Amino acid sequence: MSAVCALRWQGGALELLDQRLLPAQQLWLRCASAAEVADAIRDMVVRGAPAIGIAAAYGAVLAARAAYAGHGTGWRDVIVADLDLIAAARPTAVNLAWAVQRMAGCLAELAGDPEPALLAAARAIHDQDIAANHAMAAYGAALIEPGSRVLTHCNTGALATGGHGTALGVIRTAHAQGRIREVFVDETRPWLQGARLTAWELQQDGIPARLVVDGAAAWLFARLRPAWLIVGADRIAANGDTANKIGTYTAALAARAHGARVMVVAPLSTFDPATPDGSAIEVEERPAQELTCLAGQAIAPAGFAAWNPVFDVTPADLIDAIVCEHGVIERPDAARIADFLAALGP
Ligand SMILES: CSC[C@H]1O[C@H](OP(=O)(O)O)[C@H](O)[C@@H]1O
Repeated sequence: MSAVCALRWQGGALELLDQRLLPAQQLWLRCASAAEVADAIRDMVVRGAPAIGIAAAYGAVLAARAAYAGHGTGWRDVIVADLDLIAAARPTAVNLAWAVQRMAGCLAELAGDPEPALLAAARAIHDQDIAANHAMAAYGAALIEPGSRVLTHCNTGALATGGHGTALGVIRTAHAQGRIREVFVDETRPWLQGARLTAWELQQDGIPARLVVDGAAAWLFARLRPAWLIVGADRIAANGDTANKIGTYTAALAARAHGARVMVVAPLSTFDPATPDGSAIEVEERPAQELTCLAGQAIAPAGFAAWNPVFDVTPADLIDAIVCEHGVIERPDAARIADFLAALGP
């Protein structure tokens, strides 16, 4: 398992590795309130669908501590505003709302000081995510022929989860099994999760990899023929349409055009059966300057307009396999996903 971690509960507060500064600096940011956790998620100090869900769970612990300290037995009425603040920090990754709802579901049966029980619930979410990542890694690695080249997009590693990673967890495990000849990492403009975070994680693990620009995807599949595009997800609709980092759809089109396969790797907490298809997924748009500036330098004329959606939606018919902690859904569609989820039981 990677030594890298995105977050930790330390000294009664949530500490986050500030991913805005990686790989140049490793700086931990301490969050001691729900508002600080919400700000950290919104400002992408911590990012990655599972990681922001886990951060939200610890944020709920901080919210409960403040509510109980300030309002005694009336704390349940007060905590709701803080939980809503955390849930509203980013709209696309369903894991955020899922984690807040999971923590809110614990409140009713708590008596006295809620913190110990809620901290146990948050730790359970954290531990379950790590366990899920290792299970997904085994299922996903088994799909990869030995000696394969693969392309991955954005960052889906230990920095985006509780540990090991989703898509990058598959790559880690597949490499350990001798199945990966080389990983191609695309830079993932504009926030550069690939160049700054995934490249750093792969270098830490000594996994052979090369960086490519986002626009190289089609040429990469044409010339060097990676067998798989392996990506994470922020929200998987009932029919398998998948919201993920902007550029995923483009890479999936390129993969399909050249006979490569597309693997989406995500825990069950990323599935959203209540959303029928991709057209109903809210795609986060971030400030123009995140696109027109790079490392504090303008890369477009001052005041130039930009459209900066930070996710896109890949139609299910471009996805060959969705890998979760309970197994693989081949050629996902609404019926296959419904049957898979039904077989898991409540
Ligand atoms: C396993 S991380 C899932 C997902 O989250 C990332 O988005 P962001 O960096 O904006 O939080 C990216 O879409 C990953 O694929």
